Amino acid sequence: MDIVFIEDLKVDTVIGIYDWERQIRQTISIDLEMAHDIQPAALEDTIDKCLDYKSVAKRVISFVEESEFQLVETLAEKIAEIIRTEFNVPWLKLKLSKPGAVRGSKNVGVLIERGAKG
Ligand SMILES: Nc1nc2c(c(=O)[nH]1)N=C([C@H](O)[C@@H](O)CO)CN2
Repeated sequence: MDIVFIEDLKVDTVIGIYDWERQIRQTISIDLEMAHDIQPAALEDTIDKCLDYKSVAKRVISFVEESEFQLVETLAEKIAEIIRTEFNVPWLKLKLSKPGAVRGSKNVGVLIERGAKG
């Protein structure tokens, strides 16, 4: 199966377990790999057969901007579920990074895989 990907999608949101984190918006970053057969789109050279990464990104941005979860785990699971159901993606890998959350580290977060490549 081929992959359509989105790298380093930055979105501002309310996320975190501490009181001070509930008062501010923080920037998270999302890397996405989504299984999709690209040959039909390539053969016809039409967006109609594509897994449209712009549509996926817009949906993810809109959801994350509105969300107010405590854990990166919860946010990652919700995003994965939306992409799999609304865009008919059989398998995805999603990395959700919360840069600067731990002093001395560049990034922390979660990396999940959901579904089967088929
Ligand atoms: N596995 C996780 N650990 C931690 C999380 C999290 O969402 N998942 N969150 C925090 C705090 O919100 C932290 O990001 C603030 O610096 C701590 N550990």
